[in-house]
Amino acid sequence: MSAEMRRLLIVEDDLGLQRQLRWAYEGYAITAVGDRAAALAALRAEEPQVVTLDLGLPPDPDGTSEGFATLEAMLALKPDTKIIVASGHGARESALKAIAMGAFDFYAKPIDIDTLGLIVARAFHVHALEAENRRLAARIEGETALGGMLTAAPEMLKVTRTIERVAPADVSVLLLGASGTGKELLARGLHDASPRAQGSFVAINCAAIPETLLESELFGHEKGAFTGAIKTTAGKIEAAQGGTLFLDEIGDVPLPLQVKLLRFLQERVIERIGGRKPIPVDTRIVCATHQDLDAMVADGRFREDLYYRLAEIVVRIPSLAERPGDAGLLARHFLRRYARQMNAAVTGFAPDALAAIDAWGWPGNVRELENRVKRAVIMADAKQVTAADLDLDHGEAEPINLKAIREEADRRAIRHALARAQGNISGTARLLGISRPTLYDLMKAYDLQP
Ligand SMILES: Nc1ncnc2c1ncn2[C@@H]1O[C@H](COP(=O)(O)OP(=O)(O)OP(=O)(O)O)[C@@H](O)[C@H]1O
Repeated sequence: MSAEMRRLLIVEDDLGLQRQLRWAYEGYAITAVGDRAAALAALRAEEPQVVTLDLGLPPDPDGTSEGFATLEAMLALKPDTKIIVASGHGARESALKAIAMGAFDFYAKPIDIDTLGLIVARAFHVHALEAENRRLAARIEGETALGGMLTAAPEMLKVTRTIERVAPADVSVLLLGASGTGKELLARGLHDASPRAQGSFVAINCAAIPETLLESELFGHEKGAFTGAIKTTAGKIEAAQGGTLFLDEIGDVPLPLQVKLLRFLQERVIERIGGRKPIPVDTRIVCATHQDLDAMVADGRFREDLYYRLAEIVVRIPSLAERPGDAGLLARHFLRRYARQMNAAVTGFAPDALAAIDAWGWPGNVRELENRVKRAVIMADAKQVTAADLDLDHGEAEPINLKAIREEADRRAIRHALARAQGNISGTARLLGISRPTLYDLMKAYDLQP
């Protein structure tokens, strides 16, 4: 709890005791009040993590009714507050009642300062643990999606939700995105979320295999089918029987092989090279490419009929630069991972590194980020990884000017709304959720015409 100030609220109507308690603690920001109204006001204003509450408050200083009412109101206002109640001697019953109502603990009067100090310290500790738990739970929910994919960007969360939705249906999926954006990770996530999860996930990068070998890789070959075919070998398609076949860089498959792939997709049987008997294969196809397949279809480099077989669902994956905030998030994740594996002395990023990570355009996307962080963790000779360790220390980071960014966003939204409302000012204001005068002011400021 070092980052957050520890705030303690003392609710006690006996001013002498109040003063005594004030001086009993060290390291807390203390507020002391004497009645219910002041206690609730302090709870709202200060948000103390821990409260000590005397049950005997005015107008019922000798009973407990006002104390219980205060306890109830405080818990209703901020249920995570740790409230420790003081019960007069012999008042075990009221102490138990307070606990049943949600108090954290109780102490008996007359006060033993040391004992109370321990109870208060423990209450802060428990509060901090609970807060940390909530924070972690929220993080896990918000940031990891679909098979270990890490993201907090709405653009990417939309992609993972789409994939989760199409996973159960046996449709072919085409993933479009630049290199290193996580296409294979998503394909694997799709497989894991599909009814074929028990089958195997077989990936093949069509660009990484020479054209002459690609056919044999995909379809397999019989012994003696060509020079060097010393034994019968099953291809990747067969290996994906009952599972998912991920064809990465599908745009790199040469035309003659596209014909063979199409035939497989139509008939769901393959023939190994040099083989004569058709082998039925039941597999789901997921493909990916960084190329513009539409353009390739248009100029005849990719078969249109194959495209429609492969692209029953098309999912576009945003580049890392299009997911604001994700670069920093992923960088911290990779730093933790590689520090654990390779250089435990490294504990985090220096401020200049974080600024550089945010400003860099990441042409190689997540793969580039992972590689830079990995190398930096190995190279770093201090506890903190610097921009220089990441090899990102050239030039000034582009300044972030919130005003300019907001203006640009305002202009864009107003132009869109004007177009949709066909220049009608009332309609435009309604679409934007602002008043007509506000819209006029903005249009004047930005020099926009209806
Ligand atoms: N959102 C993410 N969270 C965690 N790790 C990620 C994420 N995106 C990508 N990665 C990791 O980055 C690396 C590259 O991802 P992947 O291989 O899936 O990209 P790709 O788009 O298939 O790349 P290519 O087209 O170059 O094959 C992998 O190590 C992957 O685990």
